[in-house]
Amino acid sequence: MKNISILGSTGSIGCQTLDVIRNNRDEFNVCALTANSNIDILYKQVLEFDPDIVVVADYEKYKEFKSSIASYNKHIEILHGEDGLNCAATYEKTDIVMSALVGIAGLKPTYSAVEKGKTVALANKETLVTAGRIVTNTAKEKNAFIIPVDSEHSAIFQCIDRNREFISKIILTASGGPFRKKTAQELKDVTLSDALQHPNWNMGKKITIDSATLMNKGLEVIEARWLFDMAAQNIQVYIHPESIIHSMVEFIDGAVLAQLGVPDMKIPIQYSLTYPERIVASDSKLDFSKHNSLSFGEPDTDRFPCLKLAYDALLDGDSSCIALNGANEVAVSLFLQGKIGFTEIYDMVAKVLEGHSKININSLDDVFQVDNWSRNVALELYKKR
Ligand SMILES: NC(=O)C1=CN([C@@H]2O[C@H](COP(=O)(O)OP(=O)(O)OC[C@H]3O[C@@H](n4cnc5c(N)ncnc54)[C@H](OP(=O)(O)O)[C@@H]3O)[C@@H](O)[C@H]2O)C=CC1
Ligand SMILES: CC(=O)[C@@H](O)[C@H](O)COP(=O)(O)O
Ligand SMILES: [Mn+2]
Repeated sequence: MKNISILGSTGSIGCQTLDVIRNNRDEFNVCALTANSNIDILYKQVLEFDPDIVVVADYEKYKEFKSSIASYNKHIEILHGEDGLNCAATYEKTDIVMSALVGIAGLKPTYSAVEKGKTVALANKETLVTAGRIVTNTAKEKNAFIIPVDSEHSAIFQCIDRNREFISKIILTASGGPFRKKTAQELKDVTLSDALQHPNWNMGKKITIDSATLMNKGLEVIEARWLFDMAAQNIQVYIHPESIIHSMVEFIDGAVLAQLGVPDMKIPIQYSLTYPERIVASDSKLDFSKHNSLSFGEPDTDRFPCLKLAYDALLDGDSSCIALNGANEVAVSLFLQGKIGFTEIYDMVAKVLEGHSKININSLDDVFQVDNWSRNVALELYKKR
């Protein structure tokens, strides 16, 4: 029986992790759940999975939750804020921490889990985008094991299990998002509801918008750099609209391994929890009779310049990756609130990066210094527009 803490249990990855656990109750026990403000979903999860620790990050929602659960007759530790998240991430009993918060909010608790030497199933890509060097070095030092959950990185992880030293190239596949066929002019007029219609995956709002701008693929290039210790020039992106091949690895002898499957995050989530073993999953089987062609194309960075911004930031250094991420989080949030247009997401991130002066990144304090700077500049740009 493995004990699982889920950071972000009320989100898309969090809920699907609980689906996997629900289907395999004799394999997994839930020992900690965390949410930000979605306490109705959290309440139902607590009744069903009976964890030892529950965290509501938002203080007002925490107070509400605490009083609503008062009549529950089992002992649960109910915590809030950053300290609460760190507690769930480092809980003694936990075997695997599922890191499924969205954005840089995931960094501190994920880092705490790594520092404690935990096995971390990592969905929160922003952790590696903003602090990849620090987190992977600490993981080595503390013997923590990071298992990728992001579908592309899980695919690569599955392909390279025993062949790491022979890799020549990583090929990340990208669906191209809902606007793959739109012209640059048409992209100026797309709406929020259009952008939220991902062709293949049902995900949280932030990553869905990132997929539409192709920033998601840019963040994934940076994530791959740290997970697999690969230089940017050896990480390639191909548009693969079917999202059946989740990514590929080319080896020095020219052999290419790919991992395929239906686009269902429960597959990489389950693998991250059962690794190195596999267990049966009854749904989500690929029916080849329904897929008579798989296609590939080069990404168009003129229409989708966020991908190039991310490659440039990676080449530029750690500080630029943090600035890219902070500005993107602000821009996506403004777009989700209907305050800026779709193509303004790129404009804002590009302008923040133009004004960025690099600093050396040696600690999480340095990471948050650049993150704060980037967010403030992005918000100033919004106010002045
Ligand atoms: N969804 C997917 O299929 C995939 C997601 N990922 C990555 O996984 C991560 C999670 O994505 P996804 O599940 O889609 O995101 P969601 O927005 O669906 O869920 C985010 C979770 O984080 C919680 N949360 C948000 N902000 C805070 C905060 N400030 N403090 C504490 N908790 C917070 C939310 O709580 P509440 O609900 O209470 O607000 C929720 O539980 C992202 O990094 C994403 O890029 C990677 C591959 C696929
Ligand atoms: C499911 C997953 O891992 C997402 O990151 C997904 O890959 C997004 O699709 P895009 O390929 O459109 O970015
Ligand atoms: Mn992905």
